[in-house]
Amino acid sequence: MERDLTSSGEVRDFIALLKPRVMSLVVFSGLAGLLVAPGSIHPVLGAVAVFCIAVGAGASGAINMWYDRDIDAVMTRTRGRPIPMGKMPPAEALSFGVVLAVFAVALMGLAVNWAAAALLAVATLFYVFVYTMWLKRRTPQNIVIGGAAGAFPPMIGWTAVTGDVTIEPILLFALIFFWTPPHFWALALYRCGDYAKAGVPMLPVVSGARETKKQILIYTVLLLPLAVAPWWVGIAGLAYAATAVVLGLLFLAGAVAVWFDASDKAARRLFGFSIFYLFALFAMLIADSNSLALFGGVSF
Ligand code: HEM
Ligand SMILES: CC(C)=CCC/C(C)=C/CC/C(C)=C/COP(=O)(O)OP(=O)(O)O
Repeated sequence: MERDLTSSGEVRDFIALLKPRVMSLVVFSGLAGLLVAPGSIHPVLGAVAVFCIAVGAGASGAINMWYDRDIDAVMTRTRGRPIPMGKMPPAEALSFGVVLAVFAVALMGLAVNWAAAALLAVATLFYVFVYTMWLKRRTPQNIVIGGAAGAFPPMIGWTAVTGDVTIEPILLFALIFFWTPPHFWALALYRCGDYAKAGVPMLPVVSGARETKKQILIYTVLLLPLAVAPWWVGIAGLAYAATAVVLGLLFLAGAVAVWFDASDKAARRLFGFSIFYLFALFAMLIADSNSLALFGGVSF
């Protein structure tokens, strides 16, 4: 039965706007930044900081779904979302996202510190304006440049504890920055038809599968030394470094498999592995960080 488009969305529709599954990894990487940072933060304030990262990321997801409602309605993967399904009036999704974004930044500033709040604001604005509204529909480099938005959370977590940005959080930023292209292009390889139908110039649509596979290989190679860097700058131990090498080689093996695979089976596997890779790497970073004895940067 058709819903009345003037009626409000239900709770589950508001939750869907927050892209909760993507948010889980965003939050985990933010938590990792917070836990490995030197210094201390009261656990309640640490929880508030992570909450603000979650709400900020969710808010930008909601604004993204408002702006992209036309292409989301065309693509098979996204047409079940609340706005294209007619379960949520677009203006309501936009207001929800804007209110949550302002709330998250203000709470971070008032309760934690304004440096972390500023970074959260930059990440949100970057995802909404630079990625969603500017680059996504214009260039196949959209996710390379725009992907920077998703690389902010560990830096925000770190800054929540220390109040400033040093080389270590910049390295964590770089790690996610170089992880994002193989993560996304693996998916884009097997969703290429969707993007072509919606007129979104993702790399496989514009340059073809071979070029995309080559770019996946390049970024996966660059990611390997970057993933070891937290050990090199002293925020993680040898167990972390060994895990980063093993995971990196597995990622590379997956990228090589994609290169030789004419079907999309290896690309689907690589996309799934990319998510496992980042969860496992950050879990190991937390477990093997030098400050774990103090329960990370958290102290009572
Ligand atoms: C510009 C950067 C990025 C793009 C374009 C991108 C794109 C995507 C897309 C299209 C999906 C599939 C979602 C679906 O099936 O509806 C996805 C899934 C996912 N992404 Fe990303 N992503 C990016 C960055 C990130 C970052 C930075 C993280 C976290 C650190 C992340 C975490 C995830 C997770 C956990 C999933 C799986 C969600 C699920 O199980 O449905 N992504 N991503
Ligand atoms: C802390 C903070 C504000 C972080 C926000 C950054 C963030 C959530 C990054 C993840 C990027 C992401 C989910 C892109 C999806 O691309 P898309 O929007 O093209 O995917 P779609 O086709 O599924 O909508």
